[in-house]
Amino acid sequence: MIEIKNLTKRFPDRRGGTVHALSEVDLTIADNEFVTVLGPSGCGKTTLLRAIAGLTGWDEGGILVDGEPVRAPGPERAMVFQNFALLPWATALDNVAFGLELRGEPRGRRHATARELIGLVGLDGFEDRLPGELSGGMQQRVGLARALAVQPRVLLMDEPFGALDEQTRRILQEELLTIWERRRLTVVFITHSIEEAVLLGDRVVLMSPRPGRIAETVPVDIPRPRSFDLHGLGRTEEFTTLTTHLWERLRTMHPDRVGAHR
Ligand SMILES: Nc1ncnc2c1ncn2[C@@H]1O[C@H](COP(=O)(O)OP(=O)(O)OP(=O)(O)O)[C@@H](O)[C@H]1O
Repeated sequence: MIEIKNLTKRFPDRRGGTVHALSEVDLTIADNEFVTVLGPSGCGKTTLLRAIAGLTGWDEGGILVDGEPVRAPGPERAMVFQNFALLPWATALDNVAFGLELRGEPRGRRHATARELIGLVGLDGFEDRLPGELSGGMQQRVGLARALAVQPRVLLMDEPFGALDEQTRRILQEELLTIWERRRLTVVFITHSIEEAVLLGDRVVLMSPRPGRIAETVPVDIPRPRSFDLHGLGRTEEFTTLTTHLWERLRTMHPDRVGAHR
């Protein structure tokens, strides 16, 4: 379980002022839950994810993962980044094995684990390719396999499919759900796509403009396994009601909304 309590985070800006990124964020995420996070640009979504990962500190409040306070990154929490963040000089296999190498696992064992995960994400035969020799979708498969290699209980995903084309994105969404259902992980998934948030999540957490707060938590009661045929699921009443509601909320928060600057 992830318990975020009263989390407040400010950054110094370059003019000597302060950017208030998060304000009194309270959020509890159950084991094996898939939570998607939506919110206007700059509302603190990445800051929240990085705080859970232990990559950034905060000013007030706290975060517990399975009752333990988060103070630093740990192997039970793994990140997947929008820009893949792979080591460009290392093969797909070595990228996947990287976390295990840091942990001091012997070469044979870490390569065996990495090969299994390369298979899980559908990259058999591409083990020796460098990231630059792989498509964006394939690079993100490597990013996902690398995150899974350390056997995390929590997967923290920062717009992981944001840089991919629509078709690749759909395929990876579907595969991510299959992996999540098989491995029973807790997932916190940031996205800018309302459809993606509803398609994937058990709950959509909607954040308000900066300073980011939880504006609303919307349960998604669409049964699983979910159909990825948007002509099917996308036209159901539940899906349309949820996406319409979320869009209405986001539209009123958008800084470019007509009248927003008055
Ligand atoms: N290291 C930093 N130093 C100063 N300001 C920062 C830093 N990191 C983030 N910020 C500021 O904090 C605010 C929240 O940023 P964050 O990246 O968390 O938002 P976001 O919701 O993920 O944005 P987006 O949707 O555009 O990715 C922004 O105003 C950002 O400029």
